[in-house]
Amino acid sequence: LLDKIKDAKIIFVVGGPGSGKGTQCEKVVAKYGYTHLSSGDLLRAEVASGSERGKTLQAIMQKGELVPLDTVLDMIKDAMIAKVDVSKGFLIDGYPREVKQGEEFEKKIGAPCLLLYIDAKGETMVKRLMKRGETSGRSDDNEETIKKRLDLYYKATEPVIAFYSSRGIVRKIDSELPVDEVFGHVAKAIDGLK
Ligand SMILES: Nc1ccn([C@@H]2O[C@H](COP(=O)(O)OP(=O)(O)OP(=O)(O)O)[C@@H](O)[C@H]2O)c(=O)n1
Ligand SMILES: Nc1nc2c(ncn2[C@@H]2O[C@H](COP(=O)(O)OP(=O)(O)O)[C@@H](O)[C@H]2O)c(=O)[nH]1
Ligand SMILES: [Mg+2]
Repeated sequence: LLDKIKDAKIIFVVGGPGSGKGTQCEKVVAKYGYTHLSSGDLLRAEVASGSERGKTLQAIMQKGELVPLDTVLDMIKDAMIAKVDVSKGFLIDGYPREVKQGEEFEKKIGAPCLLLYIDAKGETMVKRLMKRGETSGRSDDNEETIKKRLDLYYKATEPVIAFYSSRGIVRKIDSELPVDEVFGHVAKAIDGLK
């Protein structure tokens, strides 16, 4: 099974909270048929299940902190295995959050061929998340947790971009533009893959 995953394209989608990762991933799914795996969505599904593990996760996410690395990675791996027969590619959204997450992913699953770096200003991300919070029902879309998520993004996740830049697979996408223009740049980056 892991051999099969190695034949599929793996794309990391990285950017701050509210930068527009999920929005762009949906459009990639529609155009290219890739499988979208949002690490945050996988974690929220576990929380919704009401399991003991979900309760622990909920407390961590509510604080805007990172959940244990093995938990997220196992969830992503299981989800990839479940889809490997029907997938030409995987969009791994919201992962890696720290360099260590990326290193472990590569050890256990495989190497990404592209990292889409969805870039928006801090101020823009806060504005989008406050707006999303009006309807998302997400307990972490509140002012206090948003600030913590943003701080952690700059501290832990931006180094991920530097780490993969040295490998030449990072495409920086300006996400201040209207959604369809942003997608134009995303599509160009994907079309550039052989
Ligand atoms: N690889 C990951 C992904 C998510 N999380 C946890 O799950 C929360 C929500 O993740 P996600 O939905 O990806 O949140 P953001 O990227 O902050 O926001 P968005 O959903 O808007 O992309 C994070 O704050 C964090 O606690 C984590 O620990 N490790
Ligand atoms: N104006 C504008 N809003 C966007 C854009 N992309 C996403 N949004 C909005 O910003 C919020 C966060 O987007 P989402 O895709 O959930 O971001 P994520 O946190 O990175 O997954 C949502 O309410 C989107 O509707 C964009 O390119 N332009
Ligand atoms: Mg998202």
